[in-house]
Amino acid sequence: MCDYEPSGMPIILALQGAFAEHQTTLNNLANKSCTKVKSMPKLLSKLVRTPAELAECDALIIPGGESTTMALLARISGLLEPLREFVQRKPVWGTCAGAILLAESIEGSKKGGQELLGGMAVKIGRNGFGSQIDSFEAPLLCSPEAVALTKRPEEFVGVFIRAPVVLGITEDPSRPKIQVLAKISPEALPKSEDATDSTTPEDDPRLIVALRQGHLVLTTFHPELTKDDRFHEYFVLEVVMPTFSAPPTPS
Ligand SMILES: NC(=O)CC[C@H](N)C(=O)O
Repeated sequence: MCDYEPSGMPIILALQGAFAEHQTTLNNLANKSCTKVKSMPKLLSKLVRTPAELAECDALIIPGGESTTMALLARISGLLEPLREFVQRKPVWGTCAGAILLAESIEGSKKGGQELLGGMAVKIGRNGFGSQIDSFEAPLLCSPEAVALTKRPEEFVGVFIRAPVVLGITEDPSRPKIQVLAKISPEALPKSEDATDSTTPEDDPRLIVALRQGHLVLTTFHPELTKDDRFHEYFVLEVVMPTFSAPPTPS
């Protein structure tokens, strides 16, 4: 029996970037033998480009691409304010450029600044690992608390393309706690030229590549460009579904 009655569906912001790859991964996930996911095929494969389409959905994936362009297109399509409102209430997962948009503050924005959606108490640096030619793949260390991410024996290889980097996290007891979902190893970090000490402290925020704050998730890499769908499964099963099964809050 389906324990999930969606009024709409998680959909993928399709203004720019790698939205088609997210859609393919979600559709493949729906066809897998996971009963919980299978029981909600309505969940999958819708793209959103207008405020009316956004109003119909219960969760959203913001893909990687180019965050300045995406914000500009969102403004032009009348989606910027509806999106800002959406992220306050509903599950949203931002990948790469999408992660930049979910940050509350950023470094390295283009001249003239950059509009953000905000929502997550993090500071992000754009192109934190360098330019396009510095794109790389690296194995991730997934947090044991994120069961859906760790139950597979093979390591998850993250694809980083002009990836943003987490520069800081603001802990605020009045807001949902930030949960680190995955890190990279210190060797993957770019070395600064004036660094005298080459060791990276374990709590360096730049090692964090996936995190969750309540109903919001960000990954600085591109899980939709690998065959491994565990981050999609994590988002659907552990972030989106619980928001529907939760008892309504008394008014
Ligand atoms: N692959 C990506 O999504 C890159 C993001 C890009 N560096 C930006 O600022 O938007």
